[in-house]
Amino acid sequence: MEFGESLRLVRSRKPLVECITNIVTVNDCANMILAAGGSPAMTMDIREVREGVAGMQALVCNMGAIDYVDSMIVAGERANELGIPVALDPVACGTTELRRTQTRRLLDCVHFSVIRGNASEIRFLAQGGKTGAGVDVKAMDEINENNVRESGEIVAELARRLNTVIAVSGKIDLVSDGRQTVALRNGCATMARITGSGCMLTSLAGEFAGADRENVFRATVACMTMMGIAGERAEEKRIRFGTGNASFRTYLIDEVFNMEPEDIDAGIRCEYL
Ligand SMILES: Nc1ncnc2c1ncn2[C@@H]1O[C@H](COP(=O)(O)OP(=O)(O)O)[C@@H](O)[C@H]1O
Ligand SMILES: Cc1ncsc1CCOP(=O)(O)O
Ligand SMILES: [Mg+2]
Repeated sequence: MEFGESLRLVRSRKPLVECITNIVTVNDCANMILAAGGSPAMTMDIREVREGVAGMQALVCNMGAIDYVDSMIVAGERANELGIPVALDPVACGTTELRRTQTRRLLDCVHFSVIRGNASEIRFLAQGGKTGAGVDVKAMDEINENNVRESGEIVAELARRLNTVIAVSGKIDLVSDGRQTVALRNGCATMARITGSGCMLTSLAGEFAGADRENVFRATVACMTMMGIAGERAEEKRIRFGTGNASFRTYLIDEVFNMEPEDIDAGIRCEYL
């Protein structure tokens, strides 16, 4: 499969992406959507999201904005009626009772085309229980070379149950639509040392699904790979210039801005499980 095609579609279709997202990383998410080629609207007020989402090509719901779940439900239900893809970032969904309850409520009301989270967040969706440490992955949940196949099966089962594409990020990323599952090995460790790399990635997942809605699996693999390659290139620059995580964050967005569709298929490290 040629994954660069999804980026080509983003660049030509320039999807409008509505994001209901957290105040920590909102500006980075908006700039990342612009870097890829689409156009963001970070609007959250429950009085306008039903009307607003109708003119968009994708909706992104980020549970970092836990106080806006009602807006996500109103916007998500309308997006579902109109066939507009909806992406979910289940930020810290297993960590507190409020988050566990609100996540279940959101999943009951809205169908998501793609759900992208770290391994602790996805483990909560798959198995319940209390998971995660704040917004970061818990070491015991991380996907590694020893558990990658077993994790792939859990993720595929979750994708079938929720009828969606599931993307787990980390050192090894997994993407599954329930029929096909891949492990992706791009990226670098510095990506976990800035806040927002996950939120930006889910924003891209919404954007790519909006541009390539007939093939959300391809769209998701494409944006996960693009993010990973951008991370590798940003890390080269960071080391060359002797800078730190603040510059890395800027380089990461720059590298997506400069990414060509061919770069994705040339740089992808993908294994079908
Ligand atoms: N150790 C790592 N090696 C390579 N890529 C990583 C690593 N940790 C995180 N990433 C990448 O960083 C991005 C954000 O993932 P992650 O840190 O899991 O999300 P979150 O910020 O939601 O916890 C993804 O593109 C992921 O592949
Ligand atoms: C730090 C923080 N606190 C609440 S939301 C948020 C952002 C989390 O972003 P990411 O999961 O992309 O690092
Ligand atoms: Mg996150």
